[in-house]
Amino acid sequence: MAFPVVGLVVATVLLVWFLNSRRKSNKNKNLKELPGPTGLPIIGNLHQMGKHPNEQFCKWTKQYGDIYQVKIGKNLTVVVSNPKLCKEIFSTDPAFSGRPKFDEFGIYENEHLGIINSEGDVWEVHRRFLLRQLRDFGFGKSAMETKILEELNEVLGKFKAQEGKPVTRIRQTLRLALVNSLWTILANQRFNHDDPQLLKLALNTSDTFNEILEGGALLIFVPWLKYIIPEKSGYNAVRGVLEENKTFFTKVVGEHKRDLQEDNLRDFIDVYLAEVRKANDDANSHFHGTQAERQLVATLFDLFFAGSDTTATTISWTMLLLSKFPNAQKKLQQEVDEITGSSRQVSVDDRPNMPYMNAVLEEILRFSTIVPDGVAHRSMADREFHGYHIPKDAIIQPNLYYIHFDPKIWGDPENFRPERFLSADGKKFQKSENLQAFQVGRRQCVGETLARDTLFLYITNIFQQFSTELDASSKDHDLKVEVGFIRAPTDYSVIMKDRLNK
Ligand code: HEM
Repeated sequence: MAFPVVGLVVATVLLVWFLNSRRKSNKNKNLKELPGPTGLPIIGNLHQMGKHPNEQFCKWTKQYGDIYQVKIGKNLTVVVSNPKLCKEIFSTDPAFSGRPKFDEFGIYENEHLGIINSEGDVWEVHRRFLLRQLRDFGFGKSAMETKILEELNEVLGKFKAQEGKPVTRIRQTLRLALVNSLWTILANQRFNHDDPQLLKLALNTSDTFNEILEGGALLIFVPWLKYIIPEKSGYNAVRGVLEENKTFFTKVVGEHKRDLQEDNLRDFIDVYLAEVRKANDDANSHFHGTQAERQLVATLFDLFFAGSDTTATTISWTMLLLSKFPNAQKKLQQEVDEITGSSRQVSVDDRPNMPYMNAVLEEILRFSTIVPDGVAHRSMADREFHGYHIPKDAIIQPNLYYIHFDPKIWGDPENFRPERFLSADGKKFQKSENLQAFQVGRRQCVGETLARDTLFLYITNIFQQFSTELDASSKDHDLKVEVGFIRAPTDYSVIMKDRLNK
């Protein structure tokens, strides 16, 4: 008797769910519904995602086309796998520039502060302010170049000390150096590379996030797991590192507040706090009071992490790829030697004269695609896009990996071939709109200029000074990756030979 009753209840629930989802998706009768795989009640297509969601997204692109929808837990996600459509959706309509509200992952739980997680006026005002200040304190300035070179020279010294022996853990070494050059702009402070505080902040946080996301990001899509299995779902680990970060950044902001001198603004934190002082009597200002200070803490966290692991992983890819493809390494060294000889280090001013290096950098950004699923946006209103209905709160996710490896665009995407970014005679660098490593449009990476300058300086100066080859233990590295939020190469080691002081 029990079985038919349970069956009836289940059937009724399914029917209600089905009718409800039809009703919701057909809210606007004139618009088409995006194609996509049929999911199950409650979990949607979550069970089909596996450990590496991007692989499944790519399979669905082949099946359903350049834009389709999929339901991941409670989230309707629109996946866009075409560069022109990405440009259009992220550039034109401001409604598509929101961020999904992943409450558990903010430095202040359930709040959406900082740059990466905020939206609307708060985001616009702070993004504009950040861009202006970073330009004044760093981007495109020789002071910034000096700071980058200082850290880089420490890294080169470490490589030199290991000359002839296998150099391992390259990504970690780079992460520490890159956190430091950022931290001097933000807080006018520098850590020793073996400072335990730095190691804890720089390495633990990214590693924890990557581990959670490598596990299929279940906590993002089924957040109520935190109440049932807080340990296993990764909730405790995520909140643990976020709380540590919050404590550290809050302490640094407190110290800056104590020492603030408005006629001697030392760094980004000082400039921000001076703005907060100015807004003291203006309760309507986005820089008013303690809420603005919390916004500052969240922004520092965003920059610390968005800025260091991304750049470090890209350089780590470079050292692997140029060791694996020695012809490209030799061509790059020839170009560097022609421009600078061995008498001076390469400077950002040399960039326009180095077409091959520019092509190498674009090809590395394409081939590594360190953020394969991009950073998702949220539709802040019901919208039409190419005749399709995109409901409010839909997540818009660019499939950068598919875009960067689409044979229709690149011909031979699996080959590492910097020449694809050169003119036919090989003399001129040619940019491509199909390369979207920093995404495009209203929320495009604010650190792109800094990242490109840093990558240029690291890659050219490392290969000016050293030749690298894969160590015997890594000879057969097949470019396998660890997939978390960041797509990094699996561990490898290289042998470095000093070219300048043989
Ligand atoms: C190779 C290096 C880097 C890559 C590939 C990269 C990639 C990205 C991508 C794909 C986005 C998402 C854009 C969007 O949502 O439309 C993004 C956003 C962002 N990036 Fe980067 N990034 C890099 C370096 C940096 C650096 C050095 C910084 C900081 C100094 C930085 C700070 C940010 C911030 C704050 C955002 C959020 C922008 C917003 O929401 O308005 N990134 N980045």
